[in-house]
Amino acid sequence: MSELKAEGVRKSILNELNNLKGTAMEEGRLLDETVLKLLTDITLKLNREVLLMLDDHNVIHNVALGDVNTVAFGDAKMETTAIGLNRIRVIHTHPGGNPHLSDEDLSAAVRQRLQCMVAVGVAPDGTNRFGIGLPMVEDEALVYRYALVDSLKRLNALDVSGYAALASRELRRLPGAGFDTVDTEERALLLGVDLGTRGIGIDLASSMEELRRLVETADGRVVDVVTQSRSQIDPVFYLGKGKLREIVRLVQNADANLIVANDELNSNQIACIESLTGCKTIDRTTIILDIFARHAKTREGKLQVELAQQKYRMGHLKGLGIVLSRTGGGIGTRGPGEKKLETDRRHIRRQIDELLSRLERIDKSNALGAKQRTRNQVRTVALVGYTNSGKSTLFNRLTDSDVVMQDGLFITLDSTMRQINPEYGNYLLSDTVGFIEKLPHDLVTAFRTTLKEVDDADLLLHVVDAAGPHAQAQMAVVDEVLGSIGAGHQDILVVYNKIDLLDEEGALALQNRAEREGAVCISAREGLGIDSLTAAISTHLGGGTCTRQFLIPYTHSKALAALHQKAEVTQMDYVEAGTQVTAITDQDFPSHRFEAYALTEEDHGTGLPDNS
Ligand SMILES: Nc1nc2c(ncn2[C@@H]2O[C@H](COP(=O)(O)OP(=O)(O)OP(=O)(O)O)[C@@H](O)[C@H]2O)c(=O)[nH]1
Ligand SMILES: [Mg+2]
Repeated sequence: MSELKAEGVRKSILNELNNLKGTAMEEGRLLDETVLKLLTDITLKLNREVLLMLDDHNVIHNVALGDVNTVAFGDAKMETTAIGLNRIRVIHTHPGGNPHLSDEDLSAAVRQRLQCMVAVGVAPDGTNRFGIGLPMVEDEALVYRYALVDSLKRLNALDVSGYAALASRELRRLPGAGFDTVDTEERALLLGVDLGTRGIGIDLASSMEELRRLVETADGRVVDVVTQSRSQIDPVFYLGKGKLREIVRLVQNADANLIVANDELNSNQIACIESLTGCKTIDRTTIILDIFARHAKTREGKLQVELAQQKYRMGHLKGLGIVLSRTGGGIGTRGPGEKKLETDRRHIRRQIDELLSRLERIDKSNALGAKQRTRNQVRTVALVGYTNSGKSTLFNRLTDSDVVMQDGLFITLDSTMRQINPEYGNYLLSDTVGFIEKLPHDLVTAFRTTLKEVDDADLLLHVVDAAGPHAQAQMAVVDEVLGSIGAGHQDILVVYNKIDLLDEEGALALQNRAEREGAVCISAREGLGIDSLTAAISTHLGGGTCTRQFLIPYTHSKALAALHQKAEVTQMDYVEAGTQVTAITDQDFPSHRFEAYALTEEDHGTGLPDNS
């Protein structure tokens, strides 16, 4: 760091400024009162701009006199990066009191990819107002939007790190920007915290193993796993700061380019970990969203993922917008940029609303289908279960279809509903998204249609990977998610799958247990136990009989006779078109044989058979 020298400036003033170098602002503030007072005094005395360069921990690295264009940025001690923002913040004064950032100020900020650019207006009476430019990525370009702030307290309340982290991440995602394009392989270091209270019984080791599988499903490679026992998650660094130092070394040794935390991180934690390790940092939710985004196939599925992603972004802007919208107080403070800061959130909210209304339109057309089904009294069965438990494999076996099954997590996202193979029964089966521990809540609610089918189903088949080491804990997670979406009130049949992987002893023990619990054991892949499963499904569905109406033309007397045999006829009315029959049917009733005669509610009284 070179000493500050300036012609015609008193030595004592230069000393005061030089002494600032290497000092940090009070309690990690962007600007503290002592330094503000010093800057104000010197600006008034010299009638010149004074400029400070800080790092992202608000340690002052350099001091200069003159405007932003004549001052050289950059310092050996201040890290600059090839992509994303540099970890540099600039604060400078404007003699005369004007707090607006000039075009020169803003273009210097873009050039230097600053975390923020602050202008301190120093009025002749020594009072201050502030303008702050914060980074944002718009139309694939870095821009700075500014807000005017009328008190130091409000300036310090701004979450500069949060904005910088968001902009950095978006810069890196730009085509040709870095991580994802230049360095295609993602080498991930996983971080986890053991709080000792995982509640539903998934221990940290398994939870980390699952995170590993998530990363692999997203095509990343795991190079190392670091965990720490703590009483709580560190609000700033996630793990302890000491542990993170160790991680800096690990990142270098293992040449990792991605850090993945097992719990959800806020924007501040992401900024802190990224700035300490120099490594792109994401959390479990982001990985899950990424996998969901890749696997969603239908228009609806894609919309739902996008919705969840927008909500996630919105959550990470929380706090920022609220503070910023308060800064525009009165005439003269409403700069064009300041409006933009508020609209950033509004923009996301509008996108969310747009997505919601598009989903609603799709929902309505789906609802029509559902209504059709209830009118026809077709029973529905939904497959639920932990991800990778074998739901799609079973679905394909029971429906003779070819829904993608694959070893990986969240292979099925969009629910599929099919008629069951008639030899197995007469009902519709739907395959649904798998559940997982810490499934982001927004994603759960986002997959409304899938879950609606779960909710509407007459019976849920809870498919369990009985050969996996965590069957019990996974079952608990599924029960919990079902409870949280308000489903699970209906009949549930537990299906222990993958018994082909168990040894004889294990299979026998499971069989005994299943008998006690009224569950069934199968191998969906090998086709074992399918008959007892279908029998159990019929028994469960048979729990409820239903009353239906038929209209049988007078010329179809055989059909009327057959109906008397297969169902309990409770009433017969002779109308012009034929005999109108009310009958109670049970699970063995061959609906398909009487489909042509079935009356729907709306048909009542019209005398017309359904499907005619
Ligand atoms: N050994 C064995 N493997 C099975 C069996 N059933 C499914 N699998 C395998 O388990 C993996 C996951 O099966 P899927 O049917 O895709 O599981 P899923 O529950 O639909 O998974 P998601 O859609 O990701 O929630 C695949 O590799 C299947 O081949 C089984 O009975 N035995
Ligand atoms: Mg599946």
